[in-house]
Amino acid sequence: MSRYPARPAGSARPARRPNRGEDAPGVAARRAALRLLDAVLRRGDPLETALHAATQGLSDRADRALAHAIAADVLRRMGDLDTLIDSATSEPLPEDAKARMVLRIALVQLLILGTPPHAAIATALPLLDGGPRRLVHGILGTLIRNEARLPDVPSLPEAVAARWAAQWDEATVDAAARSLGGRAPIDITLADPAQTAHFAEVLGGESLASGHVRVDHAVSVPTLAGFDEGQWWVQDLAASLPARLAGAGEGRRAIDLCAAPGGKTMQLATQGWRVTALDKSAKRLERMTQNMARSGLDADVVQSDALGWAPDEPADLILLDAPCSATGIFRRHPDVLYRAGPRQIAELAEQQAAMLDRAADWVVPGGMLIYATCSLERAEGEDQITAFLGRRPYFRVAAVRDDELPTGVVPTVEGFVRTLPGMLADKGGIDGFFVARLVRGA
Ligand SMILES: C[S@@+](CC[C@H](N)C(=O)[O-])C[C@H]1O[C@@H](n2cnc3c(N)ncnc32)[C@H](O)[C@@H]1O
Repeated sequence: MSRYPARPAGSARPARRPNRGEDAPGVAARRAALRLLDAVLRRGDPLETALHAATQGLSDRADRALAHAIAADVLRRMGDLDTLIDSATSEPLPEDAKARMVLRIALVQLLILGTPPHAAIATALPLLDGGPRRLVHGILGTLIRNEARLPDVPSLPEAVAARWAAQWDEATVDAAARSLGGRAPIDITLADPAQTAHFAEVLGGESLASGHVRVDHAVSVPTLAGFDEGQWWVQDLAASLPARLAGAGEGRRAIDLCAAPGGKTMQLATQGWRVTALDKSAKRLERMTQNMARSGLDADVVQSDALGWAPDEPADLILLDAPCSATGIFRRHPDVLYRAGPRQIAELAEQQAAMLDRAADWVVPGGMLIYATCSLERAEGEDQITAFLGRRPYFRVAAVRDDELPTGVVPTVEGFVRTLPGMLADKGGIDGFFVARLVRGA
């Protein structure tokens, strides 16, 4: 009798024996997942950035999606996967052992993606040679026989849980862990807020604010009504708040300092601002130009480093959506849980301070400086702005009001916006974000 459950009808089986040096069907996608995880965990690359190089050899779109899904789920559940792996060995495998990584890849398929056991094993073993192959086979057999399961609530990496507990509270850490187990919904920002009810109905979504519609994570975005016509774009509700807080532009001049791929520039343009959109990344600006063209919106686009550039004249609004640790978007990008440690956060905070100081000089008296980061770290939010106000006392906080925010999000006592895991939990949650709206004194 087979040691593993029978192969369900329709599941993949090699159609032919592969030639020497050639992967059996399905193995190439797992090999790509291995490369992706190596790029994130060993080199510290963002998962999305590593995707192109790691999946280059895969001609099939479904294989590329599978490699991405495996790698993302390993990153979401790595602590729990390791607990299972360690429960099945007398001697723990080294943290960076290839065998451990292959086990994580196979277990994610077995326990999350619903891959039949024989397929998960048959596509994992060719990633290894010799002794480790036998070891991995043995561990997987043990875990399958023991009907191993993942806990309902994922575990965050210990260092991240401790850092967030120190800055927020245990309830926030618990909410963050819970949110890792689900999939973040897709939020849409409408070019014309007057169309909110119409698009909520047509897209079968729910609106949590004027100009916003939330749809299920599984929808195929380009096929939805209004996408081709550029009547909306994808943007997390939290990410839409900074530009909303700028209000109507009435033809005034705004500089969006870190603008690509353009979500906030497009909002500002629809709100009547004349926008100069600057970013240092040519590739991201290309995406921005496509997004703007699809929506028929216009901005002066500048490719430059904000730390080396200066505008010809000051502006009524500077929006600084600064490069940050991105720890607030861990639900969609679980790689940030492993890439952003104290050193990276401190370096980014230094860069943000330098950008704030430059931007401060480009705001007309009475004008606004809006600072935002998709970070759950105070060093990149509250502490950053408190220090800035100490250096530039002629700026003051223009406190955000309740009625400027979606129901369920309230301003902090200082008048900032701080979104945290656990907010809007019954509606699908919201990314972690910080926004400060400052005004330059006369
Ligand atoms: C958080 S993203 C911006 C998202 C964008 N505001 C939006 O809403 O679509 C940060 C951006 O900062 C850009 N960036 C990082 N360092 C920069 C610098 N020194 N000068 C200009 N842009 C920079 C990155 O290329 C990236 O596009």
